[in-house]
This record gives sequence, C-alpha cells and structure tokens, in this order.
Amino acid sequence: MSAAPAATPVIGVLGGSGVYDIAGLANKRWVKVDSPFGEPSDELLFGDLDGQRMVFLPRHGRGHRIAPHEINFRANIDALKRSGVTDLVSVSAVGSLKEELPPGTFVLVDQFIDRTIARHKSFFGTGMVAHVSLAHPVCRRLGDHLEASASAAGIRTVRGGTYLVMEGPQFSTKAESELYRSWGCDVIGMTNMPEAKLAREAEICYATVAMVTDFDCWHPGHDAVTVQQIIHVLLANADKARSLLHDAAARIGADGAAPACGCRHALDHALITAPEVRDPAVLARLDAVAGRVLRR
Ligand SMILES: CSC[C@H]1O[C@H](OP(=O)(O)O)[C@H](O)[C@@H]1O
Ligand SMILES: Nc1ncnc2[nH]cnc12
Repeated sequence: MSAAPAATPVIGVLGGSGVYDIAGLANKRWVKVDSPFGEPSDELLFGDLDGQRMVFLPRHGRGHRIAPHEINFRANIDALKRSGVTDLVSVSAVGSLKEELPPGTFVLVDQFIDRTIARHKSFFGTGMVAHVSLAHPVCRRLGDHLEASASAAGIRTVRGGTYLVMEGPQFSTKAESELYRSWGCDVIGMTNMPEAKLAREAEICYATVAMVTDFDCWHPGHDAVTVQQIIHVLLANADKARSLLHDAAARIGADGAAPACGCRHALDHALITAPEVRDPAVLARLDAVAGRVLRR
C-alpha cells in the first residue's frame, strides 16, 4: 500500500516570458531553495493569495536571464516539490499554428509533442529506473478549474489543444512550422517539455495556460516572429492572466478531490529497479520527488 499524497494544497505558478512576479501576494518572500539537481532558475517567491499558499518561480529567472534550452527543468520541479507544491500552473507564451487561434487567445492545452533534443528529461535513470504514464500529460482537474475561472472572468479561452515543444532558442523555419501544422498541432513554444514530464514524475498536478502571442511564421500576413511583438501581446493580456490565476487559486485550493487525483499517484506502479540493486546515492537525491513511494 502506498503512502497517501500530501493533503494541503500548495499552488505553484511557473511564470513564462513576461511573467516575472505574481501580483497580490501577501507575506511575500523570495527564498533560495537548494536542489540536488542543480540551480533552479531563481529564488522561489512564497506568499498567500487570499489565504491560499502559493509558490512562484519565473522559469527564465527575473529579468529573463535564462534561455529555454538552458533552463534546469529538473532543479525547478524538484525545488517546487521540496517547497510543498501539489498543483502547478504554467503560464506560457506560444505561437499559433491555426488561423482560428489568433494572438490574444488563451489555450488550455491538453497534449504535447516533444521535439526538444538536448535536455534532461527524467529524474530517474541508472540506479533507479522508473516509467510513468504520460498518455494524459495535463491534469484534467486543474484544466476544469482553469476553464471555470476563464469563463467567470470572461476570457476567450479554448479548452484542449496540442502544444509542439521545439528546442529553440531560434524560432522555427517556415518548413518546420508547416510540418507541425500538417501534424495538427495547435500552438508552439519552447518550454513545456520536459517540464510536464518531470512534474508527472514528481507527482505534481500540472496544467498550462498558453497565451497566443503570434502566428509563428507560416501565416501569410506575418512573415517572421519578433520578441517585441510577443511582449506587446503579453503585456496587453497581463490583467487577464492575473485575474485568471487569482480565481483559479481559490478553486484549486478548495478542491477536496485533489488527493485522489491520478497525477498524485503517478509513481505507484512506475518503479522497476529491484530494491537490492538500487543505488543509495541516486535514491538520496530522489528524496523529494519520489520519497512517498521510496520510503514505503
Ligand atoms: C520571448 S518569446 C519565446 C519564449 O517564450 C516562451 O516561453 P515561456 O513558455 O516561458 O513563456 C517560448 O517557449 C520561448 O521560450
Ligand atoms: N512562434 C513561437 N515559437 C516558439 N515559441 C514561441 N513563444 C511565443 N511564440 C512562439
């Protein structure tokens, strides 16, 4: 029998491009959280939002110092887990691969295609091997809350969509953009993988609010993507993102069904390495991510 997952909800927010702080937090404090997986993108911001415990981490660091291919995704997720985070909302800028998803649209993506090539994608490996299911990489429960919050705030939001994760940091070629369109992908970005995979391994519920900032380069009316264009659209949508997060924090914090959520039990049937050949050094650095199942 596995240990029960943590019951008290702590909501994490991973801020993407243009999102380097979280407004309205009481008892704010930036704290350095050490991780055996290296340096997280920045200190973590702890605080309360209308009584709900929150932990914020800007994935590119304050001031946007870290490029997508340089982010230490393992350290970020491990540090959030160590900080007690149970539910993680990613806020991300994305390009649109569909005419019907113009800039300004919010998409609650539910699938990913991972085309990243040079990133650490697992907490596990030699000494302790595990295979979690990723058939449904986004927590449906969090998606429901985010959808309800978007609707309450009157934000134009599309539920469901496939996010193509490219390595970057350069934007796509037109041929790549057309290829991803032919695959039926909806939006494109550079950060949500391996982030979502690692959140699943750490048994943290994960969902993304993808904010469309541009039409990538396939669109006849938009020859090339620029950072200026992206930031302009993000700033225009900042108030919407803020009200969505505030409303969602209250809904997520009040969700009594969370401990039974499948994401929280992702490791129940995932460990394969025989106990007698597990490497104690590897187990030690998995204390936060997999302590629930390794200590049983
Ligand atoms: C500054 S535009 C490109 C940059 O924005 C997105 O990042 P995030 O998901 O953190 O908002 C995209 O994936 C690129 O990293
Ligand atoms: N077109 C695009 N491609 C990759 N990442 C993005 N982030 C925002 N727009 C993007």
